[in-house]
Amino acid sequence: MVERILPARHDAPLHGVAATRRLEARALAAAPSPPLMQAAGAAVERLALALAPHARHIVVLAGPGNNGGDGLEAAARLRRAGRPAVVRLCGDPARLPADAAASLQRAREAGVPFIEPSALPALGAQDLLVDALLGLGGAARPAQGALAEALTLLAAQRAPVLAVDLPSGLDGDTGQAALGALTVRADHTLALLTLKPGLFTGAGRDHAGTVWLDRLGVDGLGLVVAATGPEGPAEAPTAWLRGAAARRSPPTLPALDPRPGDEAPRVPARGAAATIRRHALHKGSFGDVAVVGGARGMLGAAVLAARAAHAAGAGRVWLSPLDPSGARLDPARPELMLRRTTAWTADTLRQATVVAGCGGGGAIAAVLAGLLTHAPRLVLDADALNAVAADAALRDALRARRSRGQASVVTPHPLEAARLLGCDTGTVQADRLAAAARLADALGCSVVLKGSGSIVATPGETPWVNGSGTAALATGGSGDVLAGWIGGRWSAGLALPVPPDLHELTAEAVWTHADAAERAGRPLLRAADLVEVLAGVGAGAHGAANGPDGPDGA
Ligand SMILES: NC(=O)C1=CN([C@@H]2O[C@H](COP(=O)(O)OP(=O)(O)OC[C@H]3O[C@@H](n4cnc5c(N)ncnc54)[C@H](O)[C@@H]3O)[C@@H](O)[C@H]2O)[C@@H](O)CC1
Ligand SMILES: [K+]
Repeated sequence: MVERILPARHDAPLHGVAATRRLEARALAAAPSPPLMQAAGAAVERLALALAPHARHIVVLAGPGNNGGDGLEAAARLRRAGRPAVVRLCGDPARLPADAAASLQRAREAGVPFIEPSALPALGAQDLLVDALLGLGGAARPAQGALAEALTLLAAQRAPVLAVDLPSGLDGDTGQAALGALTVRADHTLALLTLKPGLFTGAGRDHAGTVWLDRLGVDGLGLVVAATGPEGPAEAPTAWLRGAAARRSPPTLPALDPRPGDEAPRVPARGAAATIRRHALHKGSFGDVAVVGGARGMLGAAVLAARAAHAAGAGRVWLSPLDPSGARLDPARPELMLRRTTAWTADTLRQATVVAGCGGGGAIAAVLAGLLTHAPRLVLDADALNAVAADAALRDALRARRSRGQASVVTPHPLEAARLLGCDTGTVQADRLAAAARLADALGCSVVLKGSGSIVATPGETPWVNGSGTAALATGGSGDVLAGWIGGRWSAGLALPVPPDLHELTAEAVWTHADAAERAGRPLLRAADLVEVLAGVGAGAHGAANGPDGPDGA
C-alpha cells in the first residue's frame, strides 16, 4: 500500500541503509509473494499513474543496480497497461544484479522502448520522469559516464520527478547530497520497505519533495514496529520521525499540589505534556524558570527566552540579565520578573529550571559553574555552549551532573556542536544523527542539534528526527525562543503525576516550537511573533479547562 508521509503529522520508524538491508534480507528469506522487486514496480506504477494520469510520456531513467530494477519493473507494468513508458538504461544489461536482470527481461517482453538520450521526448508539466538511477547503493563515489549524463539531463527537464526509494545521490543515512549539484531534486520520493533518516534531515527535505512509502508487504511479517514501544522481533529503528505530539494520547490530569520530594515514576510518558490545568492548581504547581543571559547589547535574546518559558506554562519566570545596566522591566510582558544573577542563592537555584546562555556573551562563563552545580534542570544554549566548549573544567562539570541526578539539555546549532565536539561544521552536517548521539554520550545530556530536521538525542535512547517546521524559523531569535520554550515545558511538566522523561519532553518541545511556523503560515516568523503563536499552543496544552488567563493562572 502506498501511503503519503506528512512528516509533521506522523511518528514513524526510520531505518538507515544497513538496517534496511538487514530488513530486506529477512523479508527475502520469508519469500514474499509477489517478490519484493515486483511489489516495488507495482508501487511505482500506482504512484506514477496517480501523479501523472494524463502523461503523454513517462520516462524511466534506470541505473545499474536494483534501484534500476525497480524502474524497469514499473516500466514493464506501465507498458502492459497501455501507458507511454520508455526507459533510458544507464548500465551494462549483462551486469545487472539477478532481480534487475529479470525485470529487464519483463520490460523487453512488454515492448518497452529503450531510448538514447538524444531521443528523449520534450517533456511537459503533465509528463513524468522516474528517477530509478541510484537508491541505497548510490552516493559512494562521483557519477561518471552514462549515469552523469542521465543526472544532467534530469536536472534540465521541467517535468515532475518521481524518485524511487531515494533521490539519486542522496545519502539515505545522513541526508547529504553526495553527488553535489547532480544529486536529484525530486518532486516526489517513493520510499520502499523503510523510511530512511536521510529523507528528513540535512539536505533531505529539499531533495525528496513529498515523501510516500510502500512497505512492500513486510509490515505483515512483523519486521517493522508501528509505534514506539517494545521492538520485539522487528528490525530496530535507527531513529524515529517525530510527528504530531499533541494527538498522541488523551490529556492527563495534573496532580494537585505535588509535594517536594514526591517520587514520580520515571517511565516514558508519551504525550503526558499535553495536559489540562486543574482548577485548584496555582502558579507554584508549574515551577520557576530562571533565564540567565542577555549581556550588554544582547538583552533581547534573554527576553525572548523568558517570554517563551512563560508562554510554555511555567508558573513564574525570572529574567536575570548579565548586563547590570540592563532593563528592569519587559514592558510588553510585565509578568516577567527581574532578578540580578547575584541574587540567586544555591537554595533558590535548586528550586528552578534554569535556561542559560541566550545572548550571554563572554559574561556567562563566570556564572556557569554555579548553575552547573546547583540547578536540577538546566538548558544550555548559545554562549553557554561556547563557554563549555572553551573550558574543560566546565565540560567536566556538565558531564558530572548526570551522576548527581541533575538533568541537562543542550541546544547547539551545527557550529556550536562542532565546537563542542572539536571538529568542523562540515563533519557535524555530514552525519547529523551520529554527531548528536556522540555529543549526548560525551556530555551526558539530551542534545537538540538544530537545523533542517532537528535531531533530539539522549544517551541510551533511539534519537528523534523532528518532522515539523519550515524555513520561516531561519531568523534571529528562534533559537532563544526554543531554549526558553524547552525550559518552560520542563517546568510546567512538573505538575503532572508522571512528568515526561527528558527525551520525550525535549522532542515534544522541539516539535511544537517548529510546528508553530507551520501554524503561522508565514514565509518568515519573527521571534517575538513566534512566542505569541506558541502561547496559543501552551494554552491548548495546559489551559483547556480554564483558558490561559483563568483563575488558577498567574
Ligand atoms: N533486491 C530487491 O529485491 C530489492 C531492491 N530494492 C531496490 O534496490 C535498491 C538498492 O539496490 P542496490 O544495492 O543494487 O543499489 P543501487 O541500485 O542503489 O545502486 C548500486 C549500483 O549503482 C552503481 N553505482 C553506485 N554509485 C555509482 C556512481 N557514482 N557511478 C556509477 N555507478 C554507481 C553500483 O556500482 C551498483 O551497480 C534500493 O534502493 C531499492 O530501490 C527494493 O526495491 C527492495 C527490493
Ligand atoms: K532513485
